[in-house]
Amino acid sequence: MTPPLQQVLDDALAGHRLTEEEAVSLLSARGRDVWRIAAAADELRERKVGDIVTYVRNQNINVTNLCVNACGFCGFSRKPGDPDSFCHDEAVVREKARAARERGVTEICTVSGLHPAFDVESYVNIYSWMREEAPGVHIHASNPMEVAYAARKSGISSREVLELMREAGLSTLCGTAAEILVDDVRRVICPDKIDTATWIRIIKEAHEMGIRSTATIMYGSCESEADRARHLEILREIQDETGGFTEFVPLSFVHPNTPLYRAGLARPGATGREDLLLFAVSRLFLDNFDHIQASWVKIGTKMAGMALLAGADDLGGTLFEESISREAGARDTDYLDPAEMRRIAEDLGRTLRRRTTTYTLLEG
Ligand SMILES: C[S@@+](CC[C@H](N)C(=O)[O-])C[C@H]1O[C@@H](n2cnc3c(N)ncnc32)[C@H](O)[C@@H]1O
Ligand SMILES: Nc1c(NC[C@H](O)[C@H](O)[C@H](O)CO)[nH]c(=O)[nH]c1=O
Ligand SMILES: N[C@@H](Cc1ccc(O)cc1)C(=O)O
Ligand code: SF4
Repeated sequence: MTPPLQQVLDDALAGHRLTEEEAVSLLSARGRDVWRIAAAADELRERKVGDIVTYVRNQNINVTNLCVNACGFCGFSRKPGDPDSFCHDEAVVREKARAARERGVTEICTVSGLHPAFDVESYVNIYSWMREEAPGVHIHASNPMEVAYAARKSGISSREVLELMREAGLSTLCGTAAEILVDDVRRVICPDKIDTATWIRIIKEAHEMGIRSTATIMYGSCESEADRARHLEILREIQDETGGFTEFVPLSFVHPNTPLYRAGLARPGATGREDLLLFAVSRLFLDNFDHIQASWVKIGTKMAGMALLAGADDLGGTLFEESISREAGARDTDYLDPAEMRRIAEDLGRTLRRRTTTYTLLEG
């Protein structure tokens, strides 16, 4: 039996860990309780990170949309022969990395489809080209799915893949491909993807090698509140063990152009209530994470501002180029001007500061 709401919130604010059962209860809240939960999360955010809202000046580069998988929530991937399939060659990757450096980014974020011809050498080449053209720019790339794919294609271990990627220039790993870390849900939304245990194994391997990562959840398709709570529990346990997560990045399901939604197997994305509660309960539950990102690409700038009032403290990156959310049906996904980010932060009474990928604050 879950204690009354105010008791749960008071306990969380007093430093007691929320149980998974309590997280389910909070994620299911309706009416004014939603604001009570958001207010408690906002108070905890203020205690933990103060009134600074951060962002990173980064360049997103999707090298290819060709993919051997067919995740139901993905509008981005293409198959060989599709008229709009692409795979940038060395010259284009180098040119994009040069442009990123000239823009003064501190990070290049690169994730792509699982190209049929890619092996570990492909990823090594991509990161080497980027490092050569943008020396000193942090490369935030790949994820457990891509690492597992490269390992299988090259017949080596995931640990060896991570080592080769790091030698080539990878600095931190994306915590994507987590989706929902419940295999019954994965069998519906991403049946070709690595299972929960494999995602956990590879993210821990990275952390144990000193390669930090983000953590994500892709919510709002067909999972339950209990699945969301289970996902948060898994991330909290990994963080207890490794301390390797730099931030938590909730990714709200962008539904319009996705196979799952078109087949009637997914809801039309999370509601605003669900978005707000996901951020707030994440802040209350993930007591060993400092940063929670409101990804403007997924939820839009207005909802991102509201998420900053419900536990979030970061607005993600400038990106300059984005395809994954756009192909799924989101609009205006390429770039968010820091001036607009500043307007959002100051409208809330907060201060905008630029950060590095690993959350060192920067001047200017
Ligand atoms: C597009 S994939 C690229 C990397 C790699 N192919 C993979 O799937 O792990 C990166 C992440 O984008 C997110 N994503 C893809 N489609 C999305 C959608 N329609 N809505 C929200 N997030 C999405 C998923 O969390 C996925 O792990
Ligand atoms: N590349 C995309 C991201 N990246 C997440 C952040 O922008 C940043 O890379 C991370 O916080 C590390 O500093 N987020 C999206 O929603 N969409 C992208 O394409
Ligand atoms: N590439 C992911 C977003 C992302 C990238 C890197 C991260 O560390 C976290 C999230 C998407 O488009 O949805
Ligand atoms: S989410 Fe990633 S693995 Fe899945 S289909 Fe899209 S690009 Fe491929």
